[in-house]
Amino acid sequence: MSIIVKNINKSFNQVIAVNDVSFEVKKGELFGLIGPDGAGKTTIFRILTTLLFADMGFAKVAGFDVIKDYKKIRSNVGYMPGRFSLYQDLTVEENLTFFATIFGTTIEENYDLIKDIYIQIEPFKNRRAGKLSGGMKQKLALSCALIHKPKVLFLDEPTTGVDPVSRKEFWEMLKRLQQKGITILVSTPYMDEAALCDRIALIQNGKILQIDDPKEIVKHFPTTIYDIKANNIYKLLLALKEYKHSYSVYPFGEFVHYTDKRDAFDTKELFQFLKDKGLKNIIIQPTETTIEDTFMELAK
Ligand SMILES: Nc1ncnc2c1ncn2[C@@H]1O[C@H](COP(=O)(O)OP(=O)(O)OP(=O)(O)O)[C@@H](O)[C@H]1O
Repeated sequence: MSIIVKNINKSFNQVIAVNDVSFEVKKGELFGLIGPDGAGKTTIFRILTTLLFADMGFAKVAGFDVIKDYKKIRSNVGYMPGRFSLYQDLTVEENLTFFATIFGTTIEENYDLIKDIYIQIEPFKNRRAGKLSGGMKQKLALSCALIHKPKVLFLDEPTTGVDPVSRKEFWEMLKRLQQKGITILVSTPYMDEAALCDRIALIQNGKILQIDDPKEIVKHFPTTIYDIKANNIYKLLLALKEYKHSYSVYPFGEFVHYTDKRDAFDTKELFQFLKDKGLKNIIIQPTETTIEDTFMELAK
């Protein structure tokens, strides 16, 4: 195992940030911590990268104990915090040289590992980091986190505030790093990114709700979800919540996602109910379960 987390707890005054969290990440695995803001993701990262002590529990990274062997962990892991750790007044090249130097290495020595990523920002190597776009900052921060060839890479919300094209490229880069044997723990609030991980832990209010392969997580959803649409989405939401058989109702893109309390559910009856409420252009159709649906169900 590359990462072992056992019954970790951490509170800040009255706030329980991490509540009895346990999980394991295999060597070379791409593991995602998926949850909304404030779920406790950053606190877990800070404990695993030895920047914060847990109140209780035990954790090991790359075979080292986060308390006893903290120095070894620091040289064996790469950490890309949510707010990029770049020096805004240093250029792209100076930032990378700085990170290489503090780890006692050089850009040349480990260039192979970062080449794919760094090549895209190399044309701007004399530009100050503060003047880079979000996507470029992200690539530089990742290069800096990789420059000492870490065994385990921690990426805290690496795609927040990054455009969709850069987000896609970023995940492709992670897959390539994984093929090089690096274990990756990544957090994201974007449910669509969860599907790109080997396994995920859904987390809310400091507690893990479920851990599994993303495909398995959606398979366990207990019932069929319906996409519902009508001419007035607000009225539709109110009407569905009022419907006596409704189990869950929440907006989902251009649709409302609806599940019914009954096993056998007659859509015609619901259609009539919505029509009687004055709604028009009503569409009711079964849809595929997403990780977001599963999260909503588990978080209920
Ligand atoms: N140093 C701190 N002092 C007080 N409370 C804190 C501290 N760090 C985190 N918290 C609280 O702990 C909870 C978990 O925060 P954490 O940053 O770990 O969540 P997160 O899932 O990373 O979300 P975000 O993306 O918003 O950072 C939140 O309620 C947060 O306000």
